Amino acid sequence: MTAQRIDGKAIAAQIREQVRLQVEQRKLQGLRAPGLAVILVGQDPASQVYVGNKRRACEQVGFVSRSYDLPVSTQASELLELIDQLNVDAEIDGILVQLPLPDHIDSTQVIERIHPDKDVDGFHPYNIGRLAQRIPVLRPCTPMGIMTLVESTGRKTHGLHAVVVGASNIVGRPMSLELLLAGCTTTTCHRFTEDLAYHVGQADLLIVAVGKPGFIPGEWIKPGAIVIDVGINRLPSGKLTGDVAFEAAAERAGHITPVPGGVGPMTIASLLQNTLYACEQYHG
Ligand SMILES: NC(=O)C1=CN([C@@H]2O[C@H](COP(=O)(O)OP(=O)(O)OC[C@H]3O[C@@H](n4cnc5c(N)ncnc54)[C@H](OP(=O)(O)O)[C@@H]3O)[C@@H](O)[C@H]2O)C=CC1
Ligand SMILES: Nc1nc(=O)c2c([nH]1)NC[C@@H]1CN(c3ccc(C(=O)N[C@@H](CCC(=O)O)C(=O)O)cc3)C=[N+]21
Ligand SMILES: [Mg+2]
Repeated sequence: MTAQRIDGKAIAAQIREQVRLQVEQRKLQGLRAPGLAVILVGQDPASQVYVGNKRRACEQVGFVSRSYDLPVSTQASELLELIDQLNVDAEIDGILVQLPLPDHIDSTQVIERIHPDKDVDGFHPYNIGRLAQRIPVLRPCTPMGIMTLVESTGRKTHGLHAVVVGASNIVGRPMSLELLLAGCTTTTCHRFTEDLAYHVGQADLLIVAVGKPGFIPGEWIKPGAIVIDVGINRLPSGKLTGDVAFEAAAERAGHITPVPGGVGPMTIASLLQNTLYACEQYHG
């Protein structure tokens, strides 16, 4: 058996097209375009690539894209002041501060400063709390995009045993909340989990977000499982690879996402959906 590939790149392109058409409709009705402000502090090359992709995606769907590239020496107070300005800027519906931030800036304080109605990353405790209470509004982009990929398989989620490996605030934890909301029996694994192989072997739906190349051997996968690989690891060769040993896993899984071309493009598609949502629901 060989798994069906889940084509995140193609699904993300469809979503971007839907968003583009909705923006076009707004403009025909005389309404303003949604606006996203993307803030990058410092010059980390990977962050520069991601931020560039986000800004380009905004322009392609007709959003107003506002770029702030700040030096690594930026003080927390300066960043907070910029956020305060953007919180009351009528042209801006979404504010994204690219993570990680330099060590001298407390990212929790920064995230909490963004008005929840402009928190298109879905990282603010208000938005996470809404998701935890089954009344989601702005949802974290990567888990949201993954739910779209899971839907695309046509498999029902109710009653599936979902296993999430990784429990970070931006991926693993909100992922587990999304899966609970979708009716999965949900296990969350992390650094202190004992017998990870056992838990992974139980998964009808496996989501891996650890950040270690080939961390999950293919032999661990339950036959027929849906496997979603969030990991983005750059090999010395320059090639990108995921957290799952892809070739071996694809021989057992029912469906599997590639890296690149799986979850990554969906994160950006979800960001566009969230920005349009914030514009329409909160800012007219
Ligand atoms: N495709 C996309 O759109 C995105 C991809 N990514 C990628 O996903 C990966 C994870 O990102 P992120 O969540 O931010 O990373 P973090 O480093 O913040 O979190 C990693 C998680 O993995 C857990 N972990 C580490 N070692 C083990 C282990 N030996 N066994 C079990 N769990 C372990 C950690 O556990 P503990 O909590 O106990 O420390 C932590 O919860 C990275 O490769 C990142 O580049 C991230 C965001 C978006
Ligand atoms: N505030 C904030 N919000 C984020 O959403 C956020 C962040 N900070 N910090 C970093 C992580 C990582 N992340 C990715 C987004 C797209 C791809 C992506 O497009 N990946 C392509 C490949 C891109 C490439 O070639 O490098 C793919 O997988 O096919 C990857 C990773 C968002 N993150
Ligand atoms: Mg995001």
